[in-house]
Amino acid sequence: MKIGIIGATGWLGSALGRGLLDKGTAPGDLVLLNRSGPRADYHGRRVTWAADAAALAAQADVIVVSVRPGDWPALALHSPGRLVISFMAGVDCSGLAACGGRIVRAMPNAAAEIAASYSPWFAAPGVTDHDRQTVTRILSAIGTSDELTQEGQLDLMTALPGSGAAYPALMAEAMLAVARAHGLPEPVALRAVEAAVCGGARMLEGQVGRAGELLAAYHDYRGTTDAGLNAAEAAGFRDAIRLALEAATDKARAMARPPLA
Ligand SMILES: NC(=O)C1=CN([C@@H]2O[C@H](COP(=O)(O)OP(=O)(O)OC[C@H]3O[C@@H](n4cnc5c(N)ncnc54)[C@H](O)[C@@H]3O)[C@@H](O)[C@H]2O)C=CC1
Ligand SMILES: O=C(O)[C@@H]1CCC=N1
Repeated sequence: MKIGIIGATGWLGSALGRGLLDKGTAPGDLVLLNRSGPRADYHGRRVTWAADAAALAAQADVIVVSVRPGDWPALALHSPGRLVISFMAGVDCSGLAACGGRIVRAMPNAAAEIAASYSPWFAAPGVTDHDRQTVTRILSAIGTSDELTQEGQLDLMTALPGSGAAYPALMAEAMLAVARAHGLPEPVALRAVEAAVCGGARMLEGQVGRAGELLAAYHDYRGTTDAGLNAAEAAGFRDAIRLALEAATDKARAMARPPLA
């Protein structure tokens, strides 16, 4: 089975290409397209590069579209009979239908880089059981996935797992600002924030449903972290997160279904 990736050297497309090669896809089974042209070395392998979208569609059984949403219309992909997996935020199945393929929308995140993406996906009518197995196999190259039952759920998925490292990065920046304002030497500030953001997050891995219990354990000390958490709550920390996810979800929805002029 030949897998085509359009946007193969972009953030997600490159992560998928590397993941597939690392997990055993033969370089000859990848057909790639990007804007800047063929590369002799693609993650240490020689792969096939297509001249344009039509050439890629002619060679690939499955086509992953990983260009930015604004680049989709000009791509003018025509791929009847192909399974088309779109990574694009805010381009819905009706917007993808013009390509003529069997459509799946998947929402990976930047952790695809480290094969730790969670990539929920939705299949439009016409997608077969065999296609579903293919989608699961391809996405397993960059992490885990689940099939969603409603396309509308992808808007929240775009806002939530799709945000990848964005909110941890925001928290890290905010904490670094405090550490720097206290005059900590930079290496110490970096290690301190990494401990709080990355070390702390690692403790939640596989048990995020127990976050409330963990918070209760910290509150129970009635000590420093309790004081800090209470101040964060009073300043609207939860509301800030809720508003952020709502704004991003609304944006995904509006991109897919712009208001009529
Ligand atoms: N980066 C992220 O964390 C996430 C991105 N997405 C979605 O994935 C898609 C790709 O995002 P990124 O990889 O971050 O973008 P990116 O900007 O890193 O990569 C897009 C690639 O598409 C290429 N491209 C654009 N027009 C093309 C054309 N006509 N033919 C061939 N290649 C073309 C560009 O040269 C670029 O390499 C976007 O639609 C985005 O909404 C979804 C979830 C998370
Ligand atoms: O910010 C964006 O629009 C892309 C899609 C989801 C995550 N990143």
